[in-house]
Amino acid sequence: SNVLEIAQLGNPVLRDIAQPIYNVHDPAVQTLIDDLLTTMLEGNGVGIAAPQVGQSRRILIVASRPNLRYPNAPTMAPIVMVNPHLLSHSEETTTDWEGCLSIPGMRGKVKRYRAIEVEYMTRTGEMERREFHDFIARIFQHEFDHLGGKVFLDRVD
Ligand SMILES: O=C(O)C[C@@H](Cc1ccccc1)C(=O)SCC(=O)c1ccccc1
Ligand SMILES: [Zn+2]
Repeated sequence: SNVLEIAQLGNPVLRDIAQPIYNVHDPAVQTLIDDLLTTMLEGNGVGIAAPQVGQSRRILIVASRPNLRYPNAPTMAPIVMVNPHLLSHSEETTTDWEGCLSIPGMRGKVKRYRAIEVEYMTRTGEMERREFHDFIARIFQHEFDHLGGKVFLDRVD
C-alpha cells in the first residue's frame, strides 16, 4: 500500500461533507483503507479520515497510542470505521490538546464529549456498536469532524 499526500488546511476537500460508502467490498475501498493506515502510520498520527487524503468518503481510523501529550493513552489496534454514526454522548465534556496532520505545527485545546457511543461498519462489512471514552473518544470526534468538513481549529475557543 501507498503513503498518500495529506491535504493541508486551505484545500477545499477538507471542507466538503464526505459521502457514504455503498460497497465496502469494492477493491478500491479496500485499497483506500490500506493506504489510509499506511499514511497515518508514516505521519505518526493517532487517527486519520479519508478527506485528509483527498477522498471525500465516510471512512475514518482511530489508533490511540501513548505519546508525549497523552503518556497514559491506551495502545490499541487501529479501528477502521466505515459510515460511522454517533449514537449518543455524555453530557460531560473534557478540554484538552489536539493536533491535525492537515495543520502541521499547530496545537489547540478543544472541548469534546467525555464518552460516546458509536455505530459503524467494519472493513469486512459487519456492523459494530461500541462505546469509547477519554482520548479514544476525542480522536473519534476529531476524525468524525473531518467527515463533516470541520477541523479542530473551528472548535478552539
Ligand atoms: O489529523 C488527524 O486527524 C490526526 C490527528 C488525530 C488527533 C490527535 C490528537 C487529538 C485528537 C485527534 C493526529 O494524530 S495529530 C498528530 C499526533 O500524533 C498527536 C497530536 C497531538 C496529541 C497526540 C497526538
Ligand atoms: Zn485532523
